[in-house]
Amino acid sequence: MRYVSTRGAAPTLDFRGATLAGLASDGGLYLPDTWPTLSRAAIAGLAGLSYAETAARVMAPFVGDSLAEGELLALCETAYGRFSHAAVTPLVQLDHDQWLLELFHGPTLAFKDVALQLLGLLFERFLTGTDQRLTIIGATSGDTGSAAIDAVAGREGIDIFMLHPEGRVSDVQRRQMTTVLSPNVHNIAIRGDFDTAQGIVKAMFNDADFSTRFQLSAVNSINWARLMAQVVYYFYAAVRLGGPDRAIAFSVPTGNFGDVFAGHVAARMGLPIAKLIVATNVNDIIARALATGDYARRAVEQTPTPSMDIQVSSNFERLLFDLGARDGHAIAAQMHGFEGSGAMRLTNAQREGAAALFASDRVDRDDMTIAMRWAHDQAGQVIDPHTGIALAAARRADLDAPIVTLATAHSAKFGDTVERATGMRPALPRRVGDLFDREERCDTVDATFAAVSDYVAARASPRG
Ligand SMILES: Cc1ncc(COP(=O)(O)O)c(C=O)c1O
Ligand SMILES: N[C@@H](CCOP(=O)(O)O)C(=O)O
Repeated sequence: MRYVSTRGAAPTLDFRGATLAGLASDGGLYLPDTWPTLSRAAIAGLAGLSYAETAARVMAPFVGDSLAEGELLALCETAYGRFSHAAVTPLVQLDHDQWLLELFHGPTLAFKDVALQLLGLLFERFLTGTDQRLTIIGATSGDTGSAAIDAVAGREGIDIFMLHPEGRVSDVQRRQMTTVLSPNVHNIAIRGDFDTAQGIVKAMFNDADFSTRFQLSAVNSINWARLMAQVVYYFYAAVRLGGPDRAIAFSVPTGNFGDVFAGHVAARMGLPIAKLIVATNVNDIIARALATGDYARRAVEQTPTPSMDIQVSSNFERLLFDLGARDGHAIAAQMHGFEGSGAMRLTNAQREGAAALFASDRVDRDDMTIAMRWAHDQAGQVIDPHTGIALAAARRADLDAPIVTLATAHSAKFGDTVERATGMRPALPRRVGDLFDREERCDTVDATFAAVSDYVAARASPRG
């Protein structure tokens, strides 16, 4: 399997190369050059497999010969062995046709663990026997940061620098990052929002000298391996609800468009999906783009769903590329236009292609609260606010199919909002330990490329 950049000008790479590179050198994102497909029989054959076995089957075509036979399964067994539920991503029934897919049973209580536990092992595997070091640069609105730090803390040959917007993540999210005191972990609170942090990270990758000198790599969903691992749970859930013989819909709380793009990949691979509901909070750039064709940036509003307070959704570029005849030069022009003016228009092919699979819904705070209350009072489930956004969209969607809402975080990560909605305060699971008693380590830095790159350069190990 070869990987191509959405902007058409970077060299094609194999899976190992794309995983270590993160972002393509032309500023684009890597995608497989063709979509592998699973036959209906192969999909049906996933039904009796464990999560790790399903993962190895679904991901094998993407990995190709970057790993030896049997290695992928062994890595999946190690990664998913750290989850606290035997099913890894269990399904819970809410009512007749509404389901929750619980993605928060990993070490840091959010769906990011599903991909990042594996990515940490892939980095280690690909560095073993080489003299390469990696400097991981990431931006987080709360959950990617802790999951990535957990996945690489203490690993040989890796330094991680994680930017989060100061004061805009929950206390649990912040502490899950800042209380990890391993010497290879560097937490940076920036005086700005998530989009600014993500922009600085991309600028560091696009600085060829800096990127080469420190051998930058990514843990955000700009890294293809992140998305690949997230494709698995669409298959895992669908076959347990009757797939591939009936099509299932998924409602996905959306920010950076990574999780829902993984659903698009599952559909491309042959999984019958009735609809992917893109559920946003009031930071609704994607919902507007899908409804009107105008992808136009607005100021970020702070909400009780901080992980979705995003206006520049990195992975939307992957969708536009895939629906736009995979014309890298056209996407580069479209994206440069957006980067310059903050707005762009989708082509007819992109709009029509998106409408065939995606529906979108913007959910405000009141409707999110009603959904959280309904889950608690009527279905006995305490859900986090991000899940509440997607459940609200799922409950008002007019679809003739079972709808699976992706439950992306544990409710205890957002205790205040959950308590306001349901009247009960969820307890932190024992596996996160004494989070509120631990020492924190974090530096605050101005939200500029110069300030952050100086900070990193002073601490990272340059290539030997
Ligand atoms: C809890 C939670 N839900 C939803 C999202 C949005 O997912 P994505 O950025 O893949 O669209 C995030 C952040 O990524 C998150 O942390
Ligand atoms: N909501 C995310 C933002 C980064 O998204 P990613 O999926 O691209 O890593 C977070 O929790 O950090």
